[in-house]
Amino acid sequence: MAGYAVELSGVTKCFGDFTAVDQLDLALPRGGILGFLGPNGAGKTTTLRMLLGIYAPDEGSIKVLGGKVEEMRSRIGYLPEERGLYRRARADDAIAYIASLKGVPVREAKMRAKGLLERFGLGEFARVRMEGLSKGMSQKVQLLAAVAHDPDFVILDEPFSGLDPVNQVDLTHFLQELAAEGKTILFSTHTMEHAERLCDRLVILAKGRKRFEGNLAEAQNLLPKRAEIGATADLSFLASVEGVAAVHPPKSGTYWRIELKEGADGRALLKACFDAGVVPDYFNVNPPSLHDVFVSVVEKAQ
Ligand SMILES: Nc1ncnc2c1ncn2[C@@H]1O[C@H](COP(=O)(O)OP(=O)(O)OP(=O)(O)O)[C@@H](O)[C@H]1O
Repeated sequence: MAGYAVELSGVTKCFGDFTAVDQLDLALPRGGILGFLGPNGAGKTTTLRMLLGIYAPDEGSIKVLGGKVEEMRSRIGYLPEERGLYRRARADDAIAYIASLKGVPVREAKMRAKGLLERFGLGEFARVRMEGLSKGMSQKVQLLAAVAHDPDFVILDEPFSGLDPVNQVDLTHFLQELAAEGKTILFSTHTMEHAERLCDRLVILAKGRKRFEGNLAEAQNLLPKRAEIGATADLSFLASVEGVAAVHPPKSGTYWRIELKEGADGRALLKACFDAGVVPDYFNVNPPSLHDVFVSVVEKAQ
């Protein structure tokens, strides 16, 4: 679908003297999974709340799905950072209630709630009160409540936190299914592996400002590649090869780690090994992890 899910222009939000979001420009396309990354206090939740109309910006303009925030509320689903559906409500009623607030007729909302609980393995808990569910289960129920009205745009504030690895996999599949249906998913996370695996586009915020926006490959291009070479020989001589920034001997085992300079692709390493009569039993050149990119981007913002 053409157009933008989110358009922010010069958006600033202050709390007293403190600027939580500072002149933020964003243009996030519709469709796919967008990751919102940043250290604690970067301004992620504040920005998400502005997209939902919970906070008004002090400066700048915001468009969601091409229109004003207040006109788009029924087309947006939201999982807030602070979880908590009514504790005494039964799981199916809790989901149906939120869907009905977003305009779904009550009978239809109840059917959807049951269907969603079945689909996500919680059918047998449909009539259990929220207070009787485990933390992970109640989080899943709240997530289902956020999407039961079939929104076009789903905003999830740290949806993976508190979920065990199996439920994290379930959530991954769930987000991929929503994206395959053509929805736009925007989620914040501190877990780089989730962002790396799931996101079509990434935004890194730090101190209220955008520090990076692009896809994973573009993020990885911010740092040089590194090579791993498996050999029992001493490979210290690789330090003098062109394009090598640093050579780290194995901490244990036989894997040497070689940091390359910007633009170097590592082929010179292999040649240097053969020229020295060393035949590596393992050779790999990797882009940097999103974790390393994130740390580097955030450190630069300090
Ligand atoms: N209602 C508020 N009143 C005062 N300060 C606030 C308020 N909400 C957020 N802040 C401040 O704004 C900054 C950004 O907070 P925000 O919650 O947006 O960060 P975040 O990136 O979501 O962080 P985290 O990863 O820790 O959830 C923080 O310094 C926070 O203390």
